[in-house]
Amino acid sequence: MSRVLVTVQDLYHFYGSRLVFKHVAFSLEQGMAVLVTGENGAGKSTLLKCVAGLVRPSGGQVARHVGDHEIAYMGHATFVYPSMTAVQNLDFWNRMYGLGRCEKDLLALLERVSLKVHAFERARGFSRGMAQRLALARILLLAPRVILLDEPSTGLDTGSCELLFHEIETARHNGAGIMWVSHDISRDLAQTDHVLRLAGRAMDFWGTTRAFTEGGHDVH
Ligand SMILES: Nc1ncnc2c1ncn2[C@@H]1O[C@H](COP(=O)(O)OP(=O)(O)OP(=O)(O)O)[C@@H](O)[C@H]1O
Repeated sequence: MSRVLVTVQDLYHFYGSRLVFKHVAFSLEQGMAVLVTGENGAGKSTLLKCVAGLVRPSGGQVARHVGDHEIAYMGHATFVYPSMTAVQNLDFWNRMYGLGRCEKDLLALLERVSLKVHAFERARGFSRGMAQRLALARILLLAPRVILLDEPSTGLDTGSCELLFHEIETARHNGAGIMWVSHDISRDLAQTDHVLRLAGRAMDFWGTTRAFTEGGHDVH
């Protein structure tokens, strides 16, 4: 049986007096890839932050069955330090988490995200897509068991998107549980096995991707 990594029960959240969502309940298991979808403002980013522990929900439970350092979150901000080179950026996180990786390992990671040729350039000159790939390398460095990605393909060209999906698939194959927010359901659905959709200030779908598509849900 797959191991449960995160359990969410009866979650709801208000910003001030405004209800963002209620009735959110699901379990993220090892090897699961979940697409989180819904219209603008439906609360997808808020939900991911609640799961990551970055937003304290107004009510309900988020039980994380993994250590804090085993959860990686990539939001809209890339947390790339512009005055550092790509490799220095990775080394910063390497030291911060006490991972003890050598420069060769960091360069190998940069190669995985097609940034090795820019390893010794300051990140200030990086395009949005390059910064996003460096942020992905930071996630890979941590080898997390729970990966939470908020619109990770923002700024990525087709090749970089393929690279992202390849890394998602590899992490999933290695037993990570992954949730990512996307508006491009028709493109991303094939990479997932579960779908969570927020609509009408509640979770209006949670289930397998197959049930989602067979249920006639709009995938465009
Ligand atoms: N820190 C905050 N304080 C107050 N309201 C907020 C805050 N963050 C988000 N909101 C509001 O909560 C609602 C949900 O926002 P959220 O960013 O979670 O939605 P989303 O589904 O990710 O949207 P999008 O698809 O546009 O990225 C929106 O109406 C937003 O304006």
